[in-house]
Formats: sequence, C-alpha cells, structure tokens
Amino acid sequence: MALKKRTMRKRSQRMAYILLKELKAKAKAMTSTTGYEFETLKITSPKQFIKNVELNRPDKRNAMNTTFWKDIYNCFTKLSDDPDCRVIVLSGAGKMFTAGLDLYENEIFKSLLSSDSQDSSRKSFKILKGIQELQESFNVIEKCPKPVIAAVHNGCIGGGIDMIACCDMRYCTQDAWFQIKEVDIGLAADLGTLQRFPKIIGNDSLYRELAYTGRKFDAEEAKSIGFVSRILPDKNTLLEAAILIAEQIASKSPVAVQGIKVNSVYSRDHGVYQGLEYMATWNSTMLQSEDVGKAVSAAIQKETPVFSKL
Ligand SMILES: CCC/C=C/C=C/C(=O)SCCNC(=O)CCNC(=O)[C@H](O)C(C)(C)COP(=O)(O)OP(=O)(O)OC[C@H]1O[C@@H](n2cnc3c(N)ncnc32)[C@H](O)[C@@H]1OP(=O)(O)O
Repeated sequence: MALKKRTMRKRSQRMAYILLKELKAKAKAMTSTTGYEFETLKITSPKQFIKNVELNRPDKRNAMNTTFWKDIYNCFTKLSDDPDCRVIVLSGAGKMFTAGLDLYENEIFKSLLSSDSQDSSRKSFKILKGIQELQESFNVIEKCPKPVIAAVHNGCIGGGIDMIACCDMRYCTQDAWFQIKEVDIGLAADLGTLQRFPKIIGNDSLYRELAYTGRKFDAEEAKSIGFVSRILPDKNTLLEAAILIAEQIASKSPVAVQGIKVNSVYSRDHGVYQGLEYMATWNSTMLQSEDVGKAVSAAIQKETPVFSKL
C-alpha cells in the first residue's frame, strides 16, 4: 500500500515537473526574440505579442548606416510573419531617436553612384534601383500588417521623419524635435516624407514650408499639426505609454487589427468607393473568422476573449 502511494506521489511529481517545464517553454516562446539579432537594432519583447525595435547606435545618435538599411528591412520582414508579434514599438537608444542618414559613412553614396558604365542612362538605372531599395527599407514598416507605434525622444532628423511617417501612430517626449533636413544636404527627401507627411498632417502649405526650409518643429507643434498624437514627459513614460497601448491592441483579434491596418493604408491611397470595394472583399473572407464569434459571445457574457495566433 505504502509502495503504491509512493509510486503515485512520484508520478504526480513527475507530471507537475513536465507541466512546469512546458509552461516555462511556452512563456519563453511568447516573449522570445531568438532570430532577431541585428548589429544596428536591439529587439526585445516587453510583453506577450509586443516587440520593441530599438535603433541601437547610440554613440552615433542612431545615424542610419549601410548595415542599418539591411537590418531594418530584414527585421520588419521577419516581424510581419511572426505569429508571436502583434504590435511593434519603434524607439531609439541613447540621447536621441535618430540623427538621420549617416553623413560620415559614404558607403551609401559610393555604392549608389559607382558604376562600370559611362552611359548616363545605365548609371541612372543603377541609382534608381539603389534608391528604390532604400525606400523599401521603410516601406516594409508600412507593409507590415501589425501596427507600429513610433516612440520618439529628443531629435528625429531627416531619414527619421521618412521612417516614422511609415508608422501607424507617433508618440513623443516633451523635449522631442523634428526636422525635414534633407534640403540642407542638397537633397529632396526621397524615402517617403514628401509622399506620406502631407497626408498625415493634412496641411499642404505648412508641409511645404517645413520641407523647403528644413525648420525644426517641436513636440507641441508636432501635436498641433497631428504629426504626433501624444506627448509624454520623458522617455520612460513615453515607452510605458506606448507599451500600454500596444498591450490593448495586442489583446484584440489579430484578424481584426491587421484588417484595420491593411485597409487603412489602402484607403489612404484610393478613392472612397475603391476603398469600400476592397473592404467588402476583405471582410467577405475575414467575417468568417472564429474571432468574430468569440468576440461577440465574450461581449455578451462580459468576458475577456482570448484569440489564437494568426
Ligand atoms: C539617398 C539617401 C536617402 C536618405 C536621405 C536622408 C537624409 C537625411 O537624413 S538628412 C539629415 C542628416 N543628418 C544631419 O544632418 C544631422 C547631423 N548631426 C547633427 O546635427 C548633430 O550631430 C546632432 C544634432 C544630431 C547631435 O548633436 P550632439 O551634440 O548631441 O552630438 P554630436 O557630438 O554632434 O554627435 C555625437 C556623435 O554622433 C555622430 N553623429 C551625429 N549625427 C550623425 C550623422 N547624421 N551621421 C553620422 N554620425 C553622426 C557624431 O559624429 C558624433 O560621433 P563621434 O564624433 O564619433 O563621437
């Protein structure tokens, strides 16, 4: 009898051990960032389903070098397909969010402008392809079906504006400042600011003023023109606020959330009736999702629904 009891105790201890191990593995998988190792970016998972992409060249004010363009492309391409990621917070390490294009590393311009050919058309085709590749490094942020929240502290310059204009939401600190600075280095911004920024702020006259002059604008002005939607006192409270909103979004149906993003981007670039047609086609599939039934019955029963991974 005693032997039987001991065997049963041992068996239940073993089962509890296995269960605990499985739970630990599951918890690790939920906040894992394995496979997200980059030279210029640091990826963490502050909460389940949330990834924090941090620009990580603090000593160089997170200036965008050749490796950065590859890293950001690869990172967002991977996040797009990661079922453990539902929302992304984009922030910067160190003193400021970003100083924009790396001005001291001339690799980008060298590789853009170098050519074996003397023929201007052939040279131009090569440069065109290079610029399009750089553009794609930010386009992937907009094409990523998961919402991206930019959390900007201190300076956000040049390429930084191109980048955060691709994000779904922008929050900043009280000390944040922004600058469409390309004009000061003899360039028309070519990675999306001229296309996205005026649509975000809805004020063409002011947008042109900022792009033609390269004038700095601060957090209050950014909020008053709708470029950012919230101002937080400092970087800690900024990240807390961004992660809190990210948590709320991550608790919703990923089918619904990703549908909102894809259709919002489509509707921005198309007419109302085209947008409605796209939406109807989209939901003719997505309305069949188990998430709809789950969400409705949870609402009726005043419970919190839990949605499976997408
Ligand atoms: C086809 C191309 C498509 C892309 C186009 C994009 C264009 C743009 O982004 S235009 C904007 C370019 N950026 C700038 O003009 C900013 C230049 N930097 C500054 O004005 C100041 O450095 C800044 C206000 C950002 C920071 O000032 P702070 O006093 O805080 O720091 P510094 O001592 O000046 O800098 C600290 C170290 O960071 C390096 N650094 C700063 N900015 C850049 C940069 N843009 N590129 C490369 N490195 C940068 C700086 O050299 C210092 O490094 P070290 O000397 O080694 O300590």
